[in-house]
Amino acid sequence: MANTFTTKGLTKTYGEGAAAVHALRGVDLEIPKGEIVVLLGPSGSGKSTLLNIIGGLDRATSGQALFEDQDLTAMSDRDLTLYRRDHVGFVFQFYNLMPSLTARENVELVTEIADDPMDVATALSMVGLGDRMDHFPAQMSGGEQQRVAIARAIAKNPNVLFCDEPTGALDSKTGRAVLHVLNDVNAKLGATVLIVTHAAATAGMAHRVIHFADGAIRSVKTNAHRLSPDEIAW
Ligand SMILES: Nc1ncnc2c1ncn2[C@@H]1O[C@H](COP(=O)(O)OP(=O)(O)OP(=O)(O)O)[C@@H](O)[C@H]1O
Repeated sequence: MANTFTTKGLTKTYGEGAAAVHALRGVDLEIPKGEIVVLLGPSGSGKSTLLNIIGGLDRATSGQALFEDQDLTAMSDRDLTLYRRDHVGFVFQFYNLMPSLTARENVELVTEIADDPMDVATALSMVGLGDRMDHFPAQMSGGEQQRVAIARAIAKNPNVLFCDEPTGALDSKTGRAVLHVLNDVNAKLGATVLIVTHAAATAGMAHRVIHFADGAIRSVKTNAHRLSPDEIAW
C-alpha cells in the first residue's frame, strides 16, 4: 500500500556550533496510508520536531520528507501552506478553540476556507456532539471540547490527522471517548492518524508503534491484535 509519509535521512539541527541541538539525527520512516500510528519516546527525543516537519509547520535541515509523492522539503512556503490547508488536520493537548464562538462556529472557521469540506453538522455528529452545536467551549467538558477540536480538524476531510498529546489533559473516561473518536475517524474517513503521546498504553490501539530516542527511531512494531480504547489501561 502507498505511504502517506516517507522520510529519508531526515535531520533537524537547532542553533550552531557548540550550542547546536541535534533534534533529528537521520530519520528513515514509512507511515502507510490509512494507519493509526503512535509515536512514543522520552521528552526531548524529537517527536514534536518530526511532527512539525511532516505537518508542514517547520523545515528540515537535511534529508527528505515525502507526503505521498510530494517532497515537502522542496516545497515553497506557499505550497507548504496549501499542503497544510488541504491535507492536514491538527489536534493539540489544549484544544485551542475560540472561546467566543460556539462549537458550530469553531468548526465553520475551517469549513469556510477548505477545498472540499464536510458539512459542519456531519463533522460534529461524527464526534457525538450533534446536539451540542450551539454550546460555547466554557459550557462543555474537556473531553467535549477536545471532540469539537477533532470535528474542526476532520471537517476539511484531511488525508492525515496529527494529534499531539490529545488525551493529555483528560481523565480516563473522557480520554477513552476521545480515542474512540480517533478510531472512528480512521475507520470511516480512511485518514492516516498520527498520535504523539507519553501515555504508552495508547500504543495498544495503533496499527504501528514507533519508539523514538535521542532524535532517531529505536524501534517500529506492528500490532497483530489492536486493542479497543476500552481495553487500554490508563
Ligand atoms: N525551536 C527550538 N529551538 C531550539 N531547540 C529546540 C527547538 N525546538 C525543540 N528543540 C530541541 O530539540 C529537541 C527535540 O525536541 P522535541 O520538542 O522535538 O522533543 P519531543 O520528543 O517532542 O519532547 P516532548 O515529549 O517533551 O514534547 C530538544 O532537545 C529540544 O530542546
